[in-house]
Amino acid sequence: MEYLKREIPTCEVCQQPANQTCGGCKQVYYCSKSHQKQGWKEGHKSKCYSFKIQFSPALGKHMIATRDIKQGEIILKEKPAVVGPGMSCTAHCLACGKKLTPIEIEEKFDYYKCPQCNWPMCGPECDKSEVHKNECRIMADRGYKCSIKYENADKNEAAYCVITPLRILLMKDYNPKQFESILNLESHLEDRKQTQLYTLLKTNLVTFIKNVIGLPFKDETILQVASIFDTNSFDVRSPDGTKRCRAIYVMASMMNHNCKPNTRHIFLGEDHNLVLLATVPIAKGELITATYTQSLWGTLDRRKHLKQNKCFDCECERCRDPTEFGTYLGNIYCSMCNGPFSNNGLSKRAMLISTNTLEETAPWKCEKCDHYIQSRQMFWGNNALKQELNGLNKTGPQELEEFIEKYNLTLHPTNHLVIQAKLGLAQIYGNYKGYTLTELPDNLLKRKIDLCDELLELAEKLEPGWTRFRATILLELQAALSMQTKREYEDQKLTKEGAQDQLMRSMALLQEAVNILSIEPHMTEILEAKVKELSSQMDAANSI
Ligand SMILES: C[S@@+](CC[C@H](N)C(=O)[O-])C[C@H]1O[C@@H](n2cnc3c(N)ncnc32)[C@H](O)[C@@H]1O
Repeated sequence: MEYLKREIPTCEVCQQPANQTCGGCKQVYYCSKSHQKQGWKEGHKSKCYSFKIQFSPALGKHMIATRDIKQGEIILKEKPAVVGPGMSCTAHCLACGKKLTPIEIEEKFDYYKCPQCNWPMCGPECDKSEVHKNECRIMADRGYKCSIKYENADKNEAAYCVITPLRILLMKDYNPKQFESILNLESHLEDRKQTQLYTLLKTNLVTFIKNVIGLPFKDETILQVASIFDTNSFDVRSPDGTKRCRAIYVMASMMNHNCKPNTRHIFLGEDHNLVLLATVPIAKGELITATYTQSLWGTLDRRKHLKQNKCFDCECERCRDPTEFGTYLGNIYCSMCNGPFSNNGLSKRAMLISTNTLEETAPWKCEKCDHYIQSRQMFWGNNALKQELNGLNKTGPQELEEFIEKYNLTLHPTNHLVIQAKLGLAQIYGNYKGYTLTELPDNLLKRKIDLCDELLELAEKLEPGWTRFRATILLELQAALSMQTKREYEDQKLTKEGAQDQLMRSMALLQEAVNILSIEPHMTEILEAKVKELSSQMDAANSI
């Protein structure tokens, strides 16, 4: 009888019946501990993942957890398949990704150039590096020399668009397996072909590869490689911000997007190895997701960015909720209910919300009254205020505080533009010249603490768990709270026990930041110094 035919698991090593699963992936069975050890050595090590790749027509390929994954657990470590500059960037070294500093020559500025191909580089060590070797030789052999005329150090140069696609195409000969695995990734070439950028690429990139360098690839393959790079590459930055490049990680690129993701990733070492971590507990069967956009952007901006850059319409839970989990991040106050002439001071202020968040052109309507506006008005208003915010002087807090005050009848306290301003303020107070923690008056110290609390509360709703954002704000909050405790105790506003309690809270925040950031080697020293400083403050409070 069919239903009695249950499959009996068999050992990966000896194919005998087995009842022990691999503790890592829970996907394969072993009959004994010794066979588990043998199987690990014989190759399971490289296949033991806590996820599998599935396909669905709506999501394409995507990652699914094959067992419960703990918060903070490492899900994947992966080497990049290809690293290179983005399709357009300022002068960056082709080998290490460092942003180059111009050298002045007779009142003009220029960069050190590779003697063979004339691309700007850091110096002789980089122009001889392994990553630059193949492309350099082929360009030099064909007599090609880079001829970018640099006018200013911050101008993005479209000429860089040829480098990473060339690196991928050259792999066909020296690493065909890797080439194939990249070519199997999603490209969205048909969608991209319609865009202005790809019309330009057809002229620049295809001509460069076929006519200038003389590589025998079809137009379609060249554009497909560029399109795969656009769809799948990660933005890689060094911790100190001096190096920047883009890289494809074949396995990590299977991760789909969600506007409330459950992972974060970091890049370690000079080789830019990716480490993927769970920010929240992930249950078996759940999608493992990353964000391809900015969590602190409203739905209009996020969906537009995803459509333009990744060619899909996001329909996640957050995008479908016109209040974005009750945060109203992308919303504004209704001008009728809350305008200067309204009589609405006492009740909760009404918001304009989209009548259909998945339809870009849907009108926006007040939650309470009949007032509505067209979506293009929302776009225009949003963009105008965004530009105003971008143009503010951020070396001090004044213009950011004024922006929040000026628009308080339109932009509510958790509107995304107000949140951007608040994030800037939380960093200025306590860190910038004239506003360091010791210099801050009590009212501004309190302002910093309130801002950090607000940002943490918002982050917990939009991108919960152990994110870098959370860790950064926790460190800011902890430093401000410690300073506040010190002052209040010295001014005898706090008892010894009160001070000890507050310092304990500070230590708990610091401990959480340490848990989140302990994977990042460059943070070790900073965190150790902070723990030491707070511990001695606690010792001092205990010994009084
Ligand atoms: C880096 S790839 C991810 C793997 C991809 N799903 C595949 O099949 O190869 C990015 C592409 O995946 C698809 N994708 C990612 N997240 C999605 C989502 N939330 N909804 C629909 N499609 C998504 C989009 O086509 C996007 O351009």
